[in-house]
Amino acid sequence: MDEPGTPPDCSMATDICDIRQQIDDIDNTILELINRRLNLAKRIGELKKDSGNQVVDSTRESEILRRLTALNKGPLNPNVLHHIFIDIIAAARAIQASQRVAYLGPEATFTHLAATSHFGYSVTYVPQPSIREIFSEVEKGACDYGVVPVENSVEGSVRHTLDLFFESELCICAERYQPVSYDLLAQQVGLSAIGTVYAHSQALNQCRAWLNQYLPAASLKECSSSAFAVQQAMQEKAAAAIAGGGAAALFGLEAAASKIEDFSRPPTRFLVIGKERVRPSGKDKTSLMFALAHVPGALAGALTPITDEAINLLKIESRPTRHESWSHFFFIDLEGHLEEESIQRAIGRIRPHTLYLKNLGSYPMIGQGV
Ligand SMILES: O=C(O)C(=O)C[C@]1(C(=O)O)C=C[C@@H](O)C=C1
Repeated sequence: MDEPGTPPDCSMATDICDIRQQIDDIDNTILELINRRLNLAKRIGELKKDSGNQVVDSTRESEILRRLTALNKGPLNPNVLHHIFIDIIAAARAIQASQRVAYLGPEATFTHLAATSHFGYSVTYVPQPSIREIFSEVEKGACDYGVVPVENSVEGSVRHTLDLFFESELCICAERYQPVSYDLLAQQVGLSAIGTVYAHSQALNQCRAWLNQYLPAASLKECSSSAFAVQQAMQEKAAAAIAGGGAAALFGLEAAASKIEDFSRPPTRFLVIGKERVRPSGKDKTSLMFALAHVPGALAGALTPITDEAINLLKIESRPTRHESWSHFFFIDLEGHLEEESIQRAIGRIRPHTLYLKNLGSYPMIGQGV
């Protein structure tokens, strides 16, 4: 690495040398600006501490990301923009206070990737063996936030998440859509050097055609988890591991190939759960759960106020309850924030049609791409 102030190696064409000098100047400015930004965030952190406010402000974060995404004219890819700024914001949060995030482990799961793409790399991640334990870690204050799968998870057990909201006082603070795609991780990028591929059976099954085509001679080793597969690839030079797209950065490995799955699948939705309610961001979602009596028209009655208030019903899902006298829970997502009057009026009118109703939280609505 060049010493600070050392000009770049100028043994090559003067054009390249010239451009590298400009890149160095820009990098110096970026570094200075990041540190200026961090010092400002530090001051906000002190003010928040004095006033007893929480460090993470998801609403402010989504405002920043939305504003920059709209401002970006390229060639910076919107996903890359998101990652860069999530990491800058994460560094700011880390300066303000240390944060602990529980997620469904082990490492290298899609939940882990969803957690890192939401919180960046400057928090302490605490893997948990079950979704119930994620809820309890956050409830007892051992972790500040939890990240749980809620829809289409490739790692199963998603149904538990919705059931656990019934027992828990935690709320939804944010949502995150994580692409379900696989990368081949290795210590170096050349495919020709790879003799063994370690992977969880699910990952192996989803990448068979690619492996047959590009690594027909490699020996395929099934592992109990992607985390174990990654560990093997970290230890063996001629080995690779299959893990969720973007995992390379977590383990200091290279992505020797990306998007190696045979069929693309819709992104999986994850929720960030915590204790504090989130203020409006201007484009929000509100999630409710309720149980209905077994009488004709109960569901229609509960949904009519939503239509009357011209609220966009984004999703409705039902699950059998374990409560004897109730048959189903309904989970609905509405466009809008609980602080909006139309949402409050609708909830006020839905409640009398239900046996039980709980507001799971309002949080910034995000696109499925980033
Ligand atoms: O604006 C704030 O409240 C900050 O603390 C700064 C900042 C940021 O880096 O932009 C950091 C953490 C919060 O979650 C939101 C934003």
